[in-house]
Amino acid sequence: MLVLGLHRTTSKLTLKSARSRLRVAMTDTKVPQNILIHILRRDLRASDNPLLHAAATAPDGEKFDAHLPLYVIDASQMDVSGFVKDKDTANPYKPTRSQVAGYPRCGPYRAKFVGEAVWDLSESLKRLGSGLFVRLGNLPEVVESLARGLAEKGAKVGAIWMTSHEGSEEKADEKAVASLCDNIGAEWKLWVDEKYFIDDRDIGLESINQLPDVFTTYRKMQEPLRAKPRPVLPPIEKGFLPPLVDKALVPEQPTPFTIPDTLDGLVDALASPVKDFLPNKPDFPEGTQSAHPYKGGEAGAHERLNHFILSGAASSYKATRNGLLGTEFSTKLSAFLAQGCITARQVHATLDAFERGTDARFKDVKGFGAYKDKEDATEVAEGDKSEGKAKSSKENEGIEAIRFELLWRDYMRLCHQKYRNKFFRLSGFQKDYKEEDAGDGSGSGSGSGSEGKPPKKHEWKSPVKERALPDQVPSAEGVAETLERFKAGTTGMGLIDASQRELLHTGYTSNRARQNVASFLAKHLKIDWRYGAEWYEMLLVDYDVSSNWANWQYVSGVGNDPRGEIRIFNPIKQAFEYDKEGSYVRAWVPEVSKLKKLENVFQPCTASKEDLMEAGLVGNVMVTEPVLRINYYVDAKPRTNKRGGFRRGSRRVGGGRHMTHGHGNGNDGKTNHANGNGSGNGNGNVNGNGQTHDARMDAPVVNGTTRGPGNRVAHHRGSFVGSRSPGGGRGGYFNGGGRHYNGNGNGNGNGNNFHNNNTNGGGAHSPGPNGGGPKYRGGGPRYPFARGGGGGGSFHRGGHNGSHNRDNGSSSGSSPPPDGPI
Ligand SMILES: Cc1cc2nc3c(=O)[nH]c(=O)nc-3n(C[C@H](O)[C@H](O)[C@H](O)COP(=O)(O)OP(=O)(O)OC[C@H]3O[C@@H](n4cnc5c(N)ncnc54)[C@H](O)[C@@H]3O)c2cc1C
Repeated sequence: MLVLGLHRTTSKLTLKSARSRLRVAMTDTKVPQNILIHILRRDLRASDNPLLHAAATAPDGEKFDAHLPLYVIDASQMDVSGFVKDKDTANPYKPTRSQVAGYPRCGPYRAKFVGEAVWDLSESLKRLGSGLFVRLGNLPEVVESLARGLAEKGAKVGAIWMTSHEGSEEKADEKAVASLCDNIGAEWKLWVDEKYFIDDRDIGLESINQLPDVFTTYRKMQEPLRAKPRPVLPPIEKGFLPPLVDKALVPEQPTPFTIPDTLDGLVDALASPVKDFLPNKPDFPEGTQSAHPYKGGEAGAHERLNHFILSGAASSYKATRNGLLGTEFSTKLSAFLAQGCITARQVHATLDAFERGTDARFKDVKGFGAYKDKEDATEVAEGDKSEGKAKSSKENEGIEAIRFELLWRDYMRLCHQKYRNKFFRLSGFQKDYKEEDAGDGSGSGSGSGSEGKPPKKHEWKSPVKERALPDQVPSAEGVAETLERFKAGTTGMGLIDASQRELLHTGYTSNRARQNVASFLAKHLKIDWRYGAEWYEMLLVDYDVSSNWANWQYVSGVGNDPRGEIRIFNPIKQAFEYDKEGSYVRAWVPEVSKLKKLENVFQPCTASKEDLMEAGLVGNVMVTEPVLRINYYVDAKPRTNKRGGFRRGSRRVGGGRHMTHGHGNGNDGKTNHANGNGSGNGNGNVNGNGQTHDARMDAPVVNGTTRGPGNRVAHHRGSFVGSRSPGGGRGGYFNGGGRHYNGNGNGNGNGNNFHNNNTNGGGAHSPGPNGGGPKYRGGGPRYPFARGGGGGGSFHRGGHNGSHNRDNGSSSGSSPPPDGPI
């Protein structure tokens, strides 16, 4: 901003002289006197773009006499050294680095995608008889120098328009351009960002402070979702945009930079400086395919969307969205949406046209035309009951689920609007924790602990000495080493490593994998979660400031997850659930592909010496020094190697149809961070403490994750909150007293009870009352992974079984092997 301030002063002077020159030039009628500069940022599309639409449809007398669509490659967010013409000349811009970890802010995947999207927009605008100017630098400075250059040639800027975007830097740019407009006497207009599902003007909040902190509350305010998006704007016809400003009037890109005039040149200049972001990056595994092979741009976005419907994948999305491998399990629209290549309401409109049968392109796809508005459906039903067409008013489940996710995206952005820079704080956007607040009943969300206490103060490990905790184990150096392993995908935790390597190689990884990775870093390793968020910021092709930071906060327990700290993803259990054949981990971590047993693939340190030898893994760091070891039971047998030294827990299924795994961790009595886990399953919808809240549809199963006791005096802390889903209750939460030691046990219960079940856990003997309601069977098809809990966490240090649950539900108690060093 300092630079900008200086610039503004200079520009005022320059503009004065430019104005006097302008008076002379006024006689030349060819020089435009009412130019619209239209700054495009993350709205890289020609269709459904309100600014272009307004410019194209203005009544004749109000039309701008020239148009200057502008994209600025922002030197504060991207490495622009690739644009330096003469390689002996220095890049005047400092390298762009993230604040906490110092990673490049935009890595090669997004850089390439953005280059492609900019190119595509330029082509679209040309087709409309216009074009796009691409410049590089600091946005307000670039705009100012263009305005100055135009003025020097006798042209006048009549207005500058841009779309409002979230992010403090984006806001600062908006402010700076607004004040530039004041200086040059141009109209300033900041437009609502219309690439979201529900338009900001339709959400029904008087102020953003009224935004509920729980997504479900917000969703309910907005339902029915399909009725909410505004219609897409009509397409712009060729020749309707104001004429493109004459290139000769527009200042060139100042040295030492040149903007390439080919797509390959542009992509190369953007991506090549950041391609070596990790020394010794593992090789791309032979035969593995990227789940995100898409090119940026509006054309690609619509192609992808149409394909997703035509292949039938949109209709089955609800069942597949937790997939890990391949292109078809989810829409892969995120990167297009992030750059504004497509709007969420365009996505909605296309899906809606398929559902209603109004777009013949989809006529051969099952479900085409199956949706009717209620009134139409009733009419049809009355006229033709035999064909059961009344049912046709039902929404397509897959498409309903896509709408739901698009609303999440809206919500994350609104949270950003509400909490602004708290998004980037270690403590998140929750209320700051103060010791004296304990017990004041102001806990965040309904599920973050019983008795309304605020969440426990997070203690984050840091790789930086100055920021490390006084008693941090391991030391800052140790944490730094762990982070390197985390980044390279060599932690020894198969699902995490596969996801991290997929990200390294492609810039994409699925939502399910992201949740596990974030939870692993924040909740298992307890490392400052911002290192993960910044790593994602650099590498994700679909990085979006609101979605990324809000999701990281959510999963790390400092954001708006009502279950906050207690939601912990067990990456082994999750791998068993979502990578049933181990194909995902084998695809991205080829070293483990020769291991036969799944539990070994998911955690190679559990393999026998013979198997390790056969797989060529002896001495591999993932085996010799896994950053964490999680003991896990399959078929009632502990899946760990003998070194763990724990006795078996048992698994008894409490009726949950999908119950397959119990698991348990324990403590060897040596480390402070050992765990006692127990989990089990039962049936039912169980809600502890009478609190009901919606877990996300994709809420992870976090049964029995336990942090072991530091002392024996266990006290109930959390009780638990059950999922409201009919598929089963969630486990109880139990805190084992010691500062570092919690024991979790899952509550039990059959049926649709909302009973207070918080006495279970940790050697619990009392399952929740039986309910057995027919309506709420465990693991129902809708929420197949929701569970009624049954296990009790272990509170024993070393060598004992953890829990002994009786009756319904199961137990897998634990005895305590080391949970390994971090
Ligand atoms: C730790 C973490 C970081 C994330 N960072 C980003 C990010 O930087 N950019 C980003 O777009 N998404 C982010 N997500 C959300 C989600 O993982 C991706 O949107 C999704 O995986 C993209 O694939 P898709 O387009 O096939 O999604 P689909 O499953 O097909 O979903 C459809 C669309 O809904 C939206 N969406 C889905 N899930 C979410 C969600 N949890 N939050 C917000 N929007 C969602 C996306 O726009 C997505 O394209 C993050 C999630 C986690 C857990």
